[in-house]
Amino acid sequence: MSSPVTVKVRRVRTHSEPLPLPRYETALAAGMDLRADIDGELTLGPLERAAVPTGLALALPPGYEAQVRPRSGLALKHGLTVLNPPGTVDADYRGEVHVLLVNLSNEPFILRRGERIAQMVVAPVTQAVLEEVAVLEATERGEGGFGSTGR
Ligand SMILES: O=c1ccn([C@H]2C[C@H](O)[C@@H](COP(=O)(O)OP(=O)(O)OP(=O)(O)O)O2)c(=O)[nH]1
Repeated sequence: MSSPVTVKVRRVRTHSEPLPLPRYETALAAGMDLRADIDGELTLGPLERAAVPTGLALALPPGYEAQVRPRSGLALKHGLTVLNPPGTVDADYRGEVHVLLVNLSNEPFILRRGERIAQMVVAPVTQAVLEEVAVLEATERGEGGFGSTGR
């Protein structure tokens, strides 16, 4: 595992009962859980979606992103998942991180303040320089894809 990077975090609003900051729940966990910074409850009906605030704004170091990913337990037990997985938090984004949650079950899901709704994985990114060419190098695969090697 590479050495940890420092990510600055700012709470975007004050609350009489602040939520704990995200943390790694186990020694080698890849993600830190994000909590719903909502007042009271939010009900997501079947197929409903919402941008759920986390109460946090980040300053990721250049060369890193934060990915917002589903929690498997919520997905399996309640059909609650992230609509745009993985959500991308850019290193230059200073707004509040939101989780785009969708309820893919047939039952309403009642979300409560402080509930852990997603996980955030901080990962290195590489920016590419696009070089336009007329012809690309030939390969064994060529244009085969989308199941060309079999099921
Ligand atoms: O799940 C997400 C995805 C994005 N964002 C924030 C951080 C990210 O840096 C910004 C823009 O995200 P993205 O590039 O995915 O959105 P866009 O629809 O392309 O909007 P924009 O034109 O603002 O880039 O929104 C979140 O808080 N949660």
